[in-house]
Amino acid sequence: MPQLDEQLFPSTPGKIKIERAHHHYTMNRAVHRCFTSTSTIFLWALFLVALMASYMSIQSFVDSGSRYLHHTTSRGHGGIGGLLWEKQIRSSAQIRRSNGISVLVTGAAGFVGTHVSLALKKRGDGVVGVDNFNDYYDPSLKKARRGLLDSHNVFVVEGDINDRQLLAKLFDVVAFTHVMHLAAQAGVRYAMENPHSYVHSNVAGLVTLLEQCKSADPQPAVVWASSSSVYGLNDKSPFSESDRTDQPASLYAATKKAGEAITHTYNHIYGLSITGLRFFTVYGPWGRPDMAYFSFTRNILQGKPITVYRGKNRVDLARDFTYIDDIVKGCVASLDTSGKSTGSGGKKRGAAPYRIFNLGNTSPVTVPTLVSILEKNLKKKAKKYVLEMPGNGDVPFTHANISLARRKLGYKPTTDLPTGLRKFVKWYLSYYGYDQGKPVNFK
Ligand SMILES: O=C(O)[C@H]1O[C@H](OP(=O)(O)OP(=O)(O)OC[C@H]2O[C@@H](n3ccc(=O)[nH]c3=O)[C@H](O)[C@@H]2O)[C@H](O)[C@@H](O)[C@H]1O
Repeated sequence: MPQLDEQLFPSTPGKIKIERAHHHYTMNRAVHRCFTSTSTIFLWALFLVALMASYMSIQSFVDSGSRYLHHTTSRGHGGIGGLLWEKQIRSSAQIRRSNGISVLVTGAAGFVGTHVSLALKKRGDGVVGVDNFNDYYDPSLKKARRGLLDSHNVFVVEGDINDRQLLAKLFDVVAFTHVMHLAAQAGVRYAMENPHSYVHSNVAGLVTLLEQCKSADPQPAVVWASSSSVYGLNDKSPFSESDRTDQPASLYAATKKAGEAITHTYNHIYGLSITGLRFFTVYGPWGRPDMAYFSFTRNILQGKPITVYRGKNRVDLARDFTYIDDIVKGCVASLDTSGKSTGSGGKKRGAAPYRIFNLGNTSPVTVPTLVSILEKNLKKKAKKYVLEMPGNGDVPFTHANISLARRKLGYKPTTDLPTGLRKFVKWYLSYYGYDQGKPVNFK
């Protein structure tokens, strides 16, 4: 399949300049030889028009910035808004199946964002990504994910969801039917280190995005990532969507809970169709290096110690770890069943769906068991330090009741933790270039 680059760019910028010089030279000679003949005047008028058109397209190329020089399209590099940029957006958003949808995926270079974007693109939907490529964790992994998306003709704009002009421009170019909002400041414990980043992305960024969605005409349906952490100190198990969520244990959880309240107001006032998905500790290939299964793998392979937290009274912590492919199915089913937003021109025209679903695995596994599965896959013992869980936002356990998602979305997770971790470890070893336990090519 031809790459997007081949489809959109005639050649290299250098080559374009040579052609341009050649046009000038040819024209001068031609003017001397033929300008007296009236039939050739007409031909040359046509030629001049073509020349001007080619000059203008070269200008737009220069204005748009060059993907050959820097693989970024941020406004700082002069990329966003040019004709070429618009062409890339349109091509990426093109729907290639009947009844397909066009989706703006925020956080597209993130873990879940990459997988969902690929799944949508593969079945023929239009997908445009946006991601700010921040350095919360190694941005080279985000860039590698973008490489993967690129190779499937998914274009990712480098920009922040707080950038109003950028969002307005994107909706100018494409009438998105859906927004899959996955951009967020993730991580439970990091909220104590950098609280403002949570407010910036999960609250301010969300509002900026919803403002854009509310004014768009037509309004898109919005599906977005909430979190299992909203259950906080809830001790009723398994967690159902109707359980209490007013006792968050971390600022991360509080901002996700705030997101549920904020999206509700946009549904109520402006008629936006909203689906919030409470993800339960998602893991898998191309995952997030800040999460336990990922950092444990890295440390075990490097012979470094890992810290295993334990709850009160020496009770092991447990998580309802959920494999990425199951989460992707839940996300896609949510888009497909979202129902329409009803507003237009910033005004509500009727009631629109407001839904919240748990997307979990329904079988919690303790952290020590997670470690022993990794040890088996890596054929190496971990150096474990067991530590009483510090008061850093963690909750003792999570366990999803998924009956609602099963009923409304047909959601049915099929990957257990040993199977999913086997796939993760396989990916990890090949991505980081391990050869018989030794890293050969750290990226
Ligand atoms: O479901 C969610 O909504 C969240 O899931 C994820 O949070 P968590 O469930 O906390 O996952 P993760 O960090 O992998 O820790 C897993 C376990 O390992 C324990 N843990 C962790 C680190 C460590 O060094 N030691 C340790 O014992 C730790 O105490 C915990 O018991 C996402 O990161 C978050 O963004 C959000 O999406």
